[in-house]
Amino acid sequence: MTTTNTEKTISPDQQPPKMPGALPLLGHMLEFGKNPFDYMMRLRNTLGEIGEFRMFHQKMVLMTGPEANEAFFRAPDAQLDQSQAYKIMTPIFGKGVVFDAPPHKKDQQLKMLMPVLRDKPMRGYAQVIVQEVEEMIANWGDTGEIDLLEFMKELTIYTSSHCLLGDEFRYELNEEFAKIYHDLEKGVNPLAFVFPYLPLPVFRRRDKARARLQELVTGIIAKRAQKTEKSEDAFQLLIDATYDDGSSLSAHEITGMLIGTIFAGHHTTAGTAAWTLLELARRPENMAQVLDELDTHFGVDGEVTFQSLREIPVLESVIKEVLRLHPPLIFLIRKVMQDFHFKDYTVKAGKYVCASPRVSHRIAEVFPDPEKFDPDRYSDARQEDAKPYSWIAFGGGKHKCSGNAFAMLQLKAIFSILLRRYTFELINEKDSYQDDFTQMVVQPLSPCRVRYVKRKNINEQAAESIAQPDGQESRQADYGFTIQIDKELCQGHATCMTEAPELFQVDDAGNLTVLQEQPQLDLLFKAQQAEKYCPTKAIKIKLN
Ligand code: HEM
Repeated sequence: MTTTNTEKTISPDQQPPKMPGALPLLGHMLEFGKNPFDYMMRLRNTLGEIGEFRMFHQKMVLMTGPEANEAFFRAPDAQLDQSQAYKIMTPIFGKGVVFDAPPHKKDQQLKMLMPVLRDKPMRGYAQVIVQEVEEMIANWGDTGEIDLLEFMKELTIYTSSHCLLGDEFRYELNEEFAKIYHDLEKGVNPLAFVFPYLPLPVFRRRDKARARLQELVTGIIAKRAQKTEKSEDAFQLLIDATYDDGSSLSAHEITGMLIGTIFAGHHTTAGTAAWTLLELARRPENMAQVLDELDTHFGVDGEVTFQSLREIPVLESVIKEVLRLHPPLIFLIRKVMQDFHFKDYTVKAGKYVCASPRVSHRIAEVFPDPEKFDPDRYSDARQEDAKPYSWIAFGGGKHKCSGNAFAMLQLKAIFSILLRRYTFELINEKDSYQDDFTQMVVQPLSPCRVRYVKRKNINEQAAESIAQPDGQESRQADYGFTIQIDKELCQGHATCMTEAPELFQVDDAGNLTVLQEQPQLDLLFKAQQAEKYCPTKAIKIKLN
């Protein structure tokens, strides 16, 4: 059971155990900086659910596991202060905005964002996202290659800005805007915890980018002021919003909050989208299940709506499992303002405490076989995430991600379109399956290139490959499995395929055609049916 300040008076002033190996001045900075996840995992394995390390002079206490997470997330702001720890965002969001604002102002500013990230406005977002995805892939053709992360970054900046900021902001976006965002993201660096304004090129580019973005945003605010017709988007909601005392947000605050919202949702969602496709591309079985669900649910041209996106549990579980293994925020930080107690330990005021979604998600007692990608964990029968504060990719408590529903909507809408149009194959699997820990928001290491092929073409290829029994050599389908037809055994398709007449048609010459060209009959399923119904067992399907 969790022991919190309020439940028990702690008598011994026992400090959390410390990690060995701190260097003079640097502390554990070098090890941590090299790979923060490896380091935190090592700390958990060495010291357990609470342990201390040092970044330069700063003492940090890492807390992991459901009980420690609960204590972390439920502590009041006056004791564990989020703002203090996120001061590194001040150069990006602006002075006096969100994490730099006094607590009562910060709470009100965050509250002003809530109406646009929930409920009613969400219903319109699904269409906007679908439209953006369709536009992004309009010129893809039958086949090609993309860098997955770059693609997702571009797509999600369009989807989130279009949904949250409205049409005119979306259509004024250009390459300059993308570059500004890139420089802001690069400016979020662990070094900024200690020296936020060090004259490094990366921080100089960050500050320049922020100033330029404010110019652009302020220009749009001014244009809107001259229009008689009012927009109905987050931008307008912020223009119209008032504090409890009736005063309005300043242009500087609006700019900062818009940056903050887009920023909070952009890189986190892009990384998750890229990881989702990377994981699915490596796992034909999971991909087949997702395709089956999407094809069944949406059909060929089924409309992707807010409601229909709520009814695809297989894809939802896949995204949840991606977020378990690859949470973009691998650690969350609070500054201890008043001594904080957890079980038998006291963390002294002045230190920082961290929770780590990534480490907590890999505790075998909570998620058995934790490295295994297994979306079935969330099934009704298993419910491995049922224990409170075990699955914390979106954080928890008062500061739980306010954009979580919007993020899930975006991800589901994106894949409801992409996966029904194209299949994806990793070009260099080994290189494309790594996290980039050099950024505070962890994403797949770029480049992570994939080859895409229009699904209809894949189906035609399957028909061809199965129709030619002299293809004794194995045929590599672009889908993560191999079809082998043994010429010695094969007695002609006309015999074996009659068992599945609704799926295959054989002409007089023995050539086979796959029926039902609609995408819901996916390649793997067809191939497995062929294997199943071949009486001579000439067809073999091997998952790669
Ligand atoms: C997969 C995508 C996302 C992930 C994994 C994610 C994760 C998180 C986490 C872990 C926190 C808590 C931080 C803490 O406790 O210190 C958080 C907070 C927040 N997120 Fe997200 N987020 C995502 C997408 C979004 C989106 C799309 C938006 C908005 C458009 C958004 C807006 C926010 C805001 C405003 C907060 C601050 C909440 C508060 O302090 O009251 N996030 N997010």
